[in-house]
Amino acid sequence: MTLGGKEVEVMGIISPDDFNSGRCFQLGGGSSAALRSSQAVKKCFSNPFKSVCKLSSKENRQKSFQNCKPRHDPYAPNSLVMPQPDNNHQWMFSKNCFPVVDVVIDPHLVFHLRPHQKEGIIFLYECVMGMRVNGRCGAILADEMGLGKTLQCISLIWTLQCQGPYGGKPVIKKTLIVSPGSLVNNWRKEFQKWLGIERIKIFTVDQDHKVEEFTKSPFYSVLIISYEMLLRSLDQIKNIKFDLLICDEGHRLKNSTIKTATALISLACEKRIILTGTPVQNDLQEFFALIDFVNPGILGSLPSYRKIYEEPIIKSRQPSASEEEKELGERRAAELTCLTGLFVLRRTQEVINKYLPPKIENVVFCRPGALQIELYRKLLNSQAVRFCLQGLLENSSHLICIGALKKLCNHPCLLFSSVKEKECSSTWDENEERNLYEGLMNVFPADYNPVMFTEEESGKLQVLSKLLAVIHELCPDEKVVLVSNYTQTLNILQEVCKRHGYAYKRLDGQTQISQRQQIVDGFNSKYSTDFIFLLSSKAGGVGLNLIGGSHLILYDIDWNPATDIQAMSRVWRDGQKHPVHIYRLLTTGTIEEKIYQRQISKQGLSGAVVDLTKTCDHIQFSVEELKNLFTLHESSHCVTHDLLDCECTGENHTGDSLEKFPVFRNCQLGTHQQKSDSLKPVSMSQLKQWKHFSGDHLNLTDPFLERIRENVSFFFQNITNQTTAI
Ligand SMILES: Nc1ncnc2c1ncn2[C@@H]1O[C@H](COP(=O)(O)OP(=O)(O)OP(=O)(O)O)[C@@H](O)[C@H]1O
Ligand SMILES: [Mg+2]
Repeated sequence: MTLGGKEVEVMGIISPDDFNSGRCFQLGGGSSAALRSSQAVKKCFSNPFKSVCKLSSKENRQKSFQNCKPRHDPYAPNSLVMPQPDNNHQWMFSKNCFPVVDVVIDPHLVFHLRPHQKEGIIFLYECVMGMRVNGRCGAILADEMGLGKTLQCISLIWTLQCQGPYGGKPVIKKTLIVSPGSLVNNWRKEFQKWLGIERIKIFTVDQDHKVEEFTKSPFYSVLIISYEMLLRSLDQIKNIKFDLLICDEGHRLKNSTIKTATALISLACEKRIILTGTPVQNDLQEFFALIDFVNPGILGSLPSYRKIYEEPIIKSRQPSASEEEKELGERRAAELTCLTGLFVLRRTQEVINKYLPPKIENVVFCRPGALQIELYRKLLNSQAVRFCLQGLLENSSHLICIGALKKLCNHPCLLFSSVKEKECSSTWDENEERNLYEGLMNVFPADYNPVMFTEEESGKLQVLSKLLAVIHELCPDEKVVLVSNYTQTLNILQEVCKRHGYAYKRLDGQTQISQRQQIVDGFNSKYSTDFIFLLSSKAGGVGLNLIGGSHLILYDIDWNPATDIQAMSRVWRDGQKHPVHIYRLLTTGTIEEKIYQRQISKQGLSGAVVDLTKTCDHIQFSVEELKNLFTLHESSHCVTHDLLDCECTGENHTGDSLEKFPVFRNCQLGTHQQKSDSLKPVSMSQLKQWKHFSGDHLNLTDPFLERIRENVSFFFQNITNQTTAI
């Protein structure tokens, strides 16, 4: 027959099952298992005698085979032996018909490995060896933050560099690791931590150490470079033959059109690993980009992927979907999961919890100071806010109002400085900020000087100051990580440190990348005299290890829960010796509570793709929502608690026994293959199960909370891993 001008011949009938699952569209037209064998057929015919004949005599062969012994004893107790390749694999990859030799992980490493890390290494080994999907050597390790993805990769590199299944010959010579700039030195440190400096020579690229040096020297086998440097040195990098490519925090490759992604795609290396702590299945388009990066072409072209998987899956999730559409979408999602599940691995933090000390998480609602309340009222009565609520202002003007309220919550002096700055600027007259700030100066005392700010002027700062004092007093050898997302706020916090004589380190967006690791090491060192680490989590918290600190204070709240979760994961991770205390400070009744509510509500959760790239600008607000945002609740102890519908009065509430509601997670690939993800912010229903205390509650057993209670209207508290005892 003729279809669209093309002559078509029917070759056979596709079974409904094959169509529904989408299998018939895959390479080779078969199931994932068939994909393996269809790939195998791709190998060109070669003379089976050729390789054998190369070995001129029987003697030679025997001699060369005699050396084919495993590097470490596979029968030793606790040895970790990699799976042997099957016949199909041997037929494809065993050059010269070398005998199969056990690949055994260095016992020195195995001694330290956690069970999930052993599994992870086997998984990575099978992937890059092409044993999971024949002819494909890519993998995505998407373990949650802090599970030791670095160590798993280091173990893999060290193993493949010294060993291989065929005659024991090493599989790789050179490895390229690309990571965010702030983590380049962390990689070096981790190599040294686990392998010492003798076993493996690694080269990190920075201002003083250029790629040429690596190219010229035969010693180095691992090159570690930042994404930015990679772009600058791409030409040299392309000339080096790398056998293994690892992209740390590889979530940034989710858009294949960005420069970094195109640069990396252009590298010839076949064995590719993406490391990311972020769930990868939440957005089907991004998922495609990541999958296609590690295993190019495995899902076909983007247009066909969209037709076969994305469209039916998304359609099936819509409320208007018919039964037929639902079924088709589910079948396609299942097939996609099955296919990609072969080389995507994600474990949640639960696997490591038992090795971690207890975590005591507190949400602390701080009473605003008198000046704060007065200024807050004034801002809410401003023309700018009123216009916003009438929908009269331009799109982004509500962001200016929100920004001003957030500053005020942190400290009135920040608002004072902003107003002063604007007043002096030439655009003040036309500026819509004028509508917001008008008359505000009259509320400040006449001689107000922002440099001489006091702690009493801000509810949170007062609580912070007391909290630091009590930690210093009760746990003199413990340290605090203090997080804000604003440089100006960090300046204030830094000033507080100075006033109280607390030694501190600071890392923010302006910190030189080359200095970051040094600062982190200095803080983590047991000899360090620092008490506080001032961190701008947005500017560079990703991937950092700050286990020197066991108290973490989140001074302000971000719209994106991922920012806060990232920060929290810096201290509660492997290697932490002390119980971890986390304090999230919120100003009672203000916009900070609203932002927190958004984080924990359904609405917030559905957008809670744990992705740091999502910013406040992406959020659309209805006029109703803005009304709620721009309301100050002066009489409530805790608006969030009021919303929970909880009967307790904050006296002795030790957690609700209500059964847990299933928490909705925005995973486009469906819920059937997702375990609970601990990187999600807590939900309303979970918060209900936390302990609730009002500030007036008399019997606070927590000595830290006891000390700050005077300035606090309400607490939520949750303890994880209590069994490991404080
Ligand atoms: N088996 C282990 N025993 C002790 N410490 C470990 C072990 N595995 C990892 N660690 C330590 O745990 C910390 C976290 O590891 P790592 O930085 O690799 O986490 P990650 O999975 O990359 O997390 P993120 O997503 O935050 O980057 C590091 O300090 C590392 O040295
Ligand atoms: Mg990492």
